[in-house]
Amino acid sequence: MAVREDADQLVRSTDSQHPANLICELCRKFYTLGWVTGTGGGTSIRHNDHIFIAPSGVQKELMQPTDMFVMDYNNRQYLRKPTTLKPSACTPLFLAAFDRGAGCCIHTHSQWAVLVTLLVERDFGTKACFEIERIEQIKGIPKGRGKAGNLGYHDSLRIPIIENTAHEEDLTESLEKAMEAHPDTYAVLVRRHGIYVWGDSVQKAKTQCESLDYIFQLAVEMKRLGLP
Ligand SMILES: CSCCC(=O)C(=O)COP(=O)(O)O
Ligand SMILES: [Zn+2]
Repeated sequence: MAVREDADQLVRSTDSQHPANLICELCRKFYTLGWVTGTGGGTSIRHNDHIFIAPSGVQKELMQPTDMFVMDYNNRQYLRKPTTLKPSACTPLFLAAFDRGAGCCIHTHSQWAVLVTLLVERDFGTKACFEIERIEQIKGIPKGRGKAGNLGYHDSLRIPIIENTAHEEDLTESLEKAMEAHPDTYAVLVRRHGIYVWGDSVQKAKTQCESLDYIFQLAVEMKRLGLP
């Protein structure tokens, strides 16, 4: 399918909840949290059959809705392609989350996420996992795909960790393997790099990402204080 002549209509809207507006707004917020510093990280939204994708290598906190790429989810063709920009290198990873029913996927370079990956042993299988229990905030994370409700205080939270690669797109295979090995997870950590968090909706992806970042910071500080 060719890029549509009316492609600008796909990203121009006065509705603050339009995906092209939301991605810009979210990335401005995420920048203040240190999640998308120095062009790293990003966010993608699926709205019906349209995938909204930010450009690669740009200051994510300064993006405009007209900078957004729009992909047809079914045939993976671009309906809108800003001519001077390239789509995010995270696109295949975002698509892996959408293929598992996500409505939004957030990638952060949060230092808390990076630090927790350094606290967990390397494992060359699919077993490397960050694990924590008896922390109230784990109630902010869903039990799993197709399961009703969120984790409870007495549950354990497990987030798989994959090894980093030289290029973002080369993470796709190990991300998909981690998703298969941990079907209940809504997030995958990337060692020395950051995290991918997805949710059924934008609101869920955002609150899950916030809960996880809070938990990672707590875990790092607990370790520093020598707490179990
Ligand atoms: C300094 S950022 C390196 C690339 C990266 O890890 C990332 O998340 C950003 O990728 P994008 O192509 O969306 O700019
Ligand atoms: Zn990244």
